[in-house]
This record gives sequence, structure tokens and C-alpha cells, in this order.
Amino acid sequence: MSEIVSVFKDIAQLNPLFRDQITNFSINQVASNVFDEPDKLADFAAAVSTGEVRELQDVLESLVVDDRLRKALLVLKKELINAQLQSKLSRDVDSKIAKRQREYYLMEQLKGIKKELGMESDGKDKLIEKFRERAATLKMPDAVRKVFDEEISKLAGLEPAASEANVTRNYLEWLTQIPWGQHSHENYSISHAQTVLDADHYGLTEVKSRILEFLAVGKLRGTVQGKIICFVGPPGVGKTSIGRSIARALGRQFFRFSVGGLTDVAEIKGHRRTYVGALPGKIIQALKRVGTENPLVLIDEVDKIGRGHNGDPASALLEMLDPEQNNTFLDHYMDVPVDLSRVLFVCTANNLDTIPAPLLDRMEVLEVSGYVSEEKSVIAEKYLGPQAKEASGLADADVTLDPTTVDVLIKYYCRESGVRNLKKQIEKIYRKAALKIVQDLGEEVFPEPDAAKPLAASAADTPTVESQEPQSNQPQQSEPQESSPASGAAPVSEASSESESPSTDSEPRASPASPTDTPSSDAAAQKPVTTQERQPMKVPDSVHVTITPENLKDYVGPPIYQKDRMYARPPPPGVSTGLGYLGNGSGAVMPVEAISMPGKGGLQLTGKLGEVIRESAQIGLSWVKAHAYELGITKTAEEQFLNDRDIHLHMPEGSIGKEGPSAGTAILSALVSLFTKTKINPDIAMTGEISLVGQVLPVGGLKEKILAAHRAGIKTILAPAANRADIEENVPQSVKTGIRFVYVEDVREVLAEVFRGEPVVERWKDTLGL
Ligand SMILES: Nc1ncnc2c1ncn2[C@@H]1O[C@H](COP(=O)(O)OP(=O)(O)OP(=O)(O)O)[C@@H](O)[C@H]1O
Repeated sequence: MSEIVSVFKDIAQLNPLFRDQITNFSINQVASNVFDEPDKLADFAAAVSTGEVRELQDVLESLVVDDRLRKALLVLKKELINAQLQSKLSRDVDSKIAKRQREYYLMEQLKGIKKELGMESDGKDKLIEKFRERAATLKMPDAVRKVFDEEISKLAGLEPAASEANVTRNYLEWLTQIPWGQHSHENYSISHAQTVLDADHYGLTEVKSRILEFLAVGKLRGTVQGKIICFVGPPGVGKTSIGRSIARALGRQFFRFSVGGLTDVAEIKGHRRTYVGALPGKIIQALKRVGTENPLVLIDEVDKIGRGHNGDPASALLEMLDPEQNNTFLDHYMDVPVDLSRVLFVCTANNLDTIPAPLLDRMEVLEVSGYVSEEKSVIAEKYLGPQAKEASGLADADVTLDPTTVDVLIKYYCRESGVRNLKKQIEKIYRKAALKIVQDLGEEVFPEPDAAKPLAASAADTPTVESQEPQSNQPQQSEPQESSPASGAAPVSEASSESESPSTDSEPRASPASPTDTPSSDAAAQKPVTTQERQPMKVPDSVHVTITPENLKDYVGPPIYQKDRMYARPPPPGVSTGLGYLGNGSGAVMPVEAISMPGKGGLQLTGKLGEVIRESAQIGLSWVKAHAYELGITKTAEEQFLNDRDIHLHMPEGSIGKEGPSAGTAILSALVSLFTKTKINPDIAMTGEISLVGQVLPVGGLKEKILAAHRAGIKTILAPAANRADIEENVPQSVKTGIRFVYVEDVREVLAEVFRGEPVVERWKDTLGL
């Protein structure tokens, strides 16, 4: 019974909503189906419809409750709930629709009013008009024009707020910002190019003349299309900056990007438009940035391009650079062919070995080799020094970097083949000099007028102070402005020239000045803001600074290299001098050290040596063992040698990896020197691969090795005979000056030269045929 009562209660609570419509009808229906006592129907219906619980209970008690009634009542309750829900839903929907309609109606009215007033046209129309205007100025190829038209009509049909409209709009932005058919006027004048190249770089004669040849061909052909120049050389020799100079000489726009460590193809070919945040690749971005179809694009570090899981960027680069296919370069984002054939591509690399072969094949390689000390000092004097002086604000000051100081810098601070480090040191010197001058002369000579004024303004809490200040300064500034060249007036002129810009600024900005002043009632809480430009300050003529070798330490700290050479002269037996070629494209003088100690005939190798160089050491040792008697190491041909001793061979500067076979002759000489207890003259350096029977085989990287030897003051170089032509033809005479070259085919010739006049050679004269 209690269950029935609770159902009745529920019905009674739901009921008032449906009093007039559903309830009576349903109850009558249910009642007529369920109850046998028709006279009680009316009472029941009335009780339910009024929701009077007590009455309901009374009615209920007077009824026979059975299963039929229970079921009937549950059906009734369900019906009521459904009906209530439906009515609620339809009411909600109705009110929402009404609200939308109202909003739409009002918005349309608003648009109409704005249009009438000429306040704003439809944003989309404006956008489409902008794209059309842009496209009209471009010479789009037909295929591109077709895509453009399609995209425009697509945009026109889209609701501006739709995400698809955003994608289309971005695409059209890019499509209309590619400089179709727009190019800068090119200048193939040889004399102009010569002037520009000489103004930017010292030396590099070979590179410059190759560039001029390239221009001459361009002049005759009317184009330099189909050429990819690649500058190869050690770091800091000017590969990137000469690329910039070529652009300047040709009158082309310049864009540079580096592909070092790049692993994602999308960086070059772009993302597909379907991705969120998709962008075109670097070259399309370059075209957009420079706004011409024929820029010079410099691709840095092409030898360090990576290989990711996401495709092979080198192949994408090949597609971009290859003159055969780049007139229809397809960027994933743009999805229309873009003609890159007018772009002049210049690549830079430290090492040719790691450039993918198909790419290298299409390049015109120009070697930019390192500099010898004399070249470095001219570059420092004529280029780096003046640039650094100007950059430090000392252009007109009497701050002199003595030429002898530059020599000391080169010798004890910057021994590498490039000039980047030298440039950094020179910049450091001028920066330090600037600080010293400012500190020594003090704030009276170089006052901070700007900082003082806003502070005073806020302290005095008068908004007018600031606007008065420029006025009061205005008359002052005109006198010292003229007298600024006068020595004593320098600091004053600076103070006044600072205030010159506010005075010119203050007039047109008189009105914006007052709003900034208004809130200055609580000026303490406000950060002082200014539109004034700082003016450079002049160093008084009374200041004279000379950087000499003696005071150099105050500017750049103690020397990095303490000695001219690694060893005191002459080094002990077991030390020879090799010439190495480092992975970054520069050469280096690399000593080889060998010692022996009690042991069992083992060979220990250290100095971060690669597989091939370890093999060279094994070959060298085997050769020495095999010829121990002839060399005078053993007394008889049968005598066992090295049974009770170990050898340790080391190549200093262990942090630098050493690869390749070219240290063979130096290793062998070090071993012979060790066993015969004969010293080797450190002025002799050598390079060459050795074979087991004692042949000396050709090696690479000679130009850089000779440059390094030149910088280290080496007097004699022993090189493989097979490299003679390479050295005589390809290495500039200036680099070879002062060095004697000995070309060798066999290790015996090496030993004869290295130990000339020593007992080891005397003993061996017959075998050597001396
Ligand atoms: N012959 C030169 N004359 C004048 N300045 C030079 C010369 N060679 C190099 N420089 C200067 O040295 C600096 C370093 O050059 P740059 O950056 O072009 O070196 P890089 O060869 O591209 O090095 P990396 O391989 O590390 O990229 C530049 O400021 C450049 O102007």
C-alpha cells in the first residue's frame, strides 16, 4: 500500500502541470480500464487533478488495490513524466530559436546601418578585394592563377568564422606574397663587383677571380642560371660573408639559412596544408621575405645536413637546388609549381666528404683556405679593426691598436686558420677600451640626462616639468651643437644633443605628451616612458689610448698559447712533427710522441686515434722491427728486439679526434728516433701514408696542412712525391714562401732527410744509396 501512496504522491506533484490537458484524460482512461466501480471515478480523477494527497489516500483506501491498479498507476506516472519532459524541451527549443532569430535580425539591421553609413564593408569582401589587388600586380603563371581563382571563390562561399575559411585565407596570403615575376635588376658589371668584393674582403684572390669569371659568363649568357656555388673551407675564413658580398655585387636580395643538423624534410618542402599550423618550406619563406624571384640564397653548413626518420632532407635540398628540376619546385604547402631557376644558390661547407654525392655533383666547389699570419694581420688592420672600433662607438676617438699588438694577438691568442676568433678578440679590446674611457672620465663627461629628468619629474609631482624640460633645453642645445667639434665642449654637446630629439619630437607629439602626464599624479606607480632616441656621445679629443703588446693583457687576459712551440728546442728523441687535417676543414701541426718502458713488446696508442691511424702505427712499428739491424737498433740481424719492452705512442691534444693514414711517416720517424736515441729537428714536419714495404703514398688536405705549418714557422715539409703537382699548382706561392719541400716516395728517403748527418743515416748509407 505504501508504494501505491508514494506513486500517488509523485503523480500529485507532477500533476498541476497537466491538470487541464493530459491528466484528467489519462486518469479517466486508466480508471475506466482498471476500476470496476464507476461511481468512484469522478472522485479519483478530482483527487488526482487537485493533487490533494489526503483525498487521494481516502480514495485509495476505498478502492480495491490489486496488481492491475498498481500497473495502471505506474503507466500513468510514466506518461506524466514523458509529457512533462516533452513540454519542457519544446519550450526550451522555442525560446532558443526565438533568441537566435532576434539576434540575427538585429545583426542584419546593424550591418545594414553600418553599410548605409559607409562605416564598414563586409570583412570577407574586403579580404577578397585585397587578394585580388595583390594578384593583379603579380605575373602569376596560368596554373597558379587558376588555383588562385578557385581559392578565391572557395573563400567567398565560406562563412568567415569557419576554420576552413582561415586555412584558405592563410593559403591565399602566401600565394599572393610569393613574388611571381618580380625580380631585382641585376648588375653583372665586373668592375663594380671587383670594387664590392675588395671592399668587403682582403685577399681571397682565387675565390674573387672565380666569382668574376662567373659574372663574365653571366653577362654574356644574360643569366647565371643553373649554377650552384659551394664555398668549402675552415671556420671563420669568410665563406658566409663573401656570399653576402656577391649578393651586393650582383644587386640581388640576400637570404641566408642554415641546414646544419636539419632532419625534417618539411623545413625545406613545407607541411601539407591539412596540418594545423602548416607553413611552407624555407625557400618559399625566403621568396616572401625578399620579395624578388631572383635573390641570392645562402645555404650554410650544407655538409652537416642531418637525416631524420621523417624523410631525407638532403634529397629535398637536391630537388630545390638542381637546375634540371627546380623550375617546377613543388612545396607541399603551396601545392603549385614555383620557379626557383632564377635564384642563385650559394652553399657553404667545412668539409666536402660529408656532402651527399648527388648534391656535390651539381655544385661548383670553390675552396676558401685558411689565412697565414701576415694575411691575418692585414685583415685585422684594414677590416676587423676599423669595424670593431666603429661598433664600439669609438669611430672618432683616438684609440689605436698597434700593429705589433695584432701580431702578438695572432701569435699567442688566435692561431686557428680563420679570423673569427681574432675578430672576437679585437672587438673585446675596443669594448674594454670604451668601458675604460667611460669609467675613467666619469659621469660628468658622459652624463645621463634622460635618467635624471623623469626621476625629477616624478619627485616634483608636476606633470608639466617634463614638457618644460625640453623647452628649457632647446635653446641650450643649439649652441653646443655647433661647437661640438671643440674639444672641451664634447660632454656638453652630448647632453644637449640628447635633448635635441625630444625638442623635435615634442612639437608634433605635444598632445600625446599630455595624456602621459595626466596619470602622473600617481607617477610613482608609473614606469617612465619616453619616445626620445639616444644620441651617440663623442669621446673628448683629449683622450688618447694605445693598445700595445705590454698592456694587451689588461684587455684580453693572459695569452692562450704560452710558447711558440709545444716543446723546448730540441724535443727529446721519440718526438716528430706530423701535419693533420681536422674534420672542420682546417689543418694543424700535430706532434707524435713515443716512449718505451719495460713490458712484453706491446703497443699502446692514445690521443683519440681512429682505426686507420692505429693501423699506421702498427705498420710503422712492424717496419722498424723488420729493419732494426739496418737502422743500428740491434747488433745482429738475428737479435730479438722489443721482447721485454712496451711502447706507448701518443698524439697530444687528445680532445681532437685524429683519423686518416697521413700521420704514417711521422709515426715511423718518431719510432726510429726513439730506438736510435736520435732527436728530430722540430722545424721539420711531415705528412704521408706508409705501406708495409715502406712506400710513401699520397694524402689529402695539403693546402690547409701547409698553411698550418706556415703559421707554426715550420721550415721543411716532407710530402709524398705523388702530391708534388697538387702542391706546386694549387697551393699559393705566398703560403709556400720560406718553406722547403722535400718530396719522398719511400720511408728511407724520409729517414735520410729527418736524420741527415746523424749516425743512423751514416750507418745506413749503402742501403739508402747515399
Ligand atoms: N678576407 C677577409 N677579409 C675581411 N674580413 C674577413 C675575411 N675573411 C673573413 N672575414 C671576417 O671574418 C668573419 C667570419 O667570417 P664568416 O662568418 O663568413 O666565416 P665562415 O667561413 O662562414 O665560417 P663558418 O664555416 O664557421 O660558417 C666575418 O666577419 C668576415 O667579415
